[in-house]
Amino acid sequence: MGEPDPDLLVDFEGVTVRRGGATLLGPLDWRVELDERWVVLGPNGAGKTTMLRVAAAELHPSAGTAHLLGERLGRTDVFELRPRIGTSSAALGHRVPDAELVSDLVVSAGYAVLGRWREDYDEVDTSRATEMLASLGAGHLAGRSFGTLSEGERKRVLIARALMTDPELLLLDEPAAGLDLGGREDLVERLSMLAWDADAPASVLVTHHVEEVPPGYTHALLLREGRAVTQGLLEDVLTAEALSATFGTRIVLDRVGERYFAHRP
Ligand SMILES: Nc1ncnc2c1ncn2[C@@H]1O[C@H](COP(=O)(O)OP(=O)(O)OP(=O)(O)O)[C@@H](O)[C@H]1O
Repeated sequence: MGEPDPDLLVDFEGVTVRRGGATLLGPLDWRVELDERWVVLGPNGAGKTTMLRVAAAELHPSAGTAHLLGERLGRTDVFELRPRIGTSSAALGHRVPDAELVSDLVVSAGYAVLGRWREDYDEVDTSRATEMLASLGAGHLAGRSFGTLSEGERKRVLIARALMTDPELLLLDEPAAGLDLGGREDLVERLSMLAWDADAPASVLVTHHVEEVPPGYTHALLLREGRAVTQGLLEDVLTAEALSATFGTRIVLDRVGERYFAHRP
């Protein structure tokens, strides 16, 4: 076997996850390359979070092979792999103590712990944390405690935290869930700016809603019952037919500029 392709960040071949006799995911073939921004769409229970957990090196496939950043899951030290992958999810947010200072939460990401446990962070860490918060429009929140933030503010802070370690891959699980309309639009705009940024990592964003697809995202994977209904370039894949098949109901898809809106006929 030759050297792994450095541009191939995720390489799933026949990835399958089984629990107690049920197949939650797969078999799934999926590849993410450098500079790609993927959205993963599918109904409740389709296996999206399961798939993201494999991509985060948190879960090993029951069958098939998963390579992440050139390393094969099961044959590599996941503790070395995980800091290279930025993740943001509601589950992570729930584990943050209310009293945690936003700036500490972000700066501590480099040490892969929740909460500030080391008194002396390098100045470079602190200024990077400030920069990451500012890039998500959350610079003014640095001095607040996490428990006082709105849902939308929390999401932006957690994404800033995920970017802190300069990850090669960014995984976002339903980043806009629970946000009001203004909060959602604000987040979609921020994620879109990140998507257009050539220095930003490859990203995978899981959602139920096409309205949450940020402009600048390049690829889509539509999941149903653990299997890919279709995947590829966003423009080719995101169609009314594919969405109808994925969600099991007739869907009409409207496109306004680079935004998508779905509804029943
Ligand atoms: N440990 C487990 N044992 C058995 N079934 C599980 C387990 N974990 C998840 N499941 C089931 O696997 C399926 C896929 O779950 P997953 O969370 O990946 O879906 P999802 O697409 O992220 O759903 P949602 O949109 O509702 O978050 C669901 O039917 C879920 O009930």
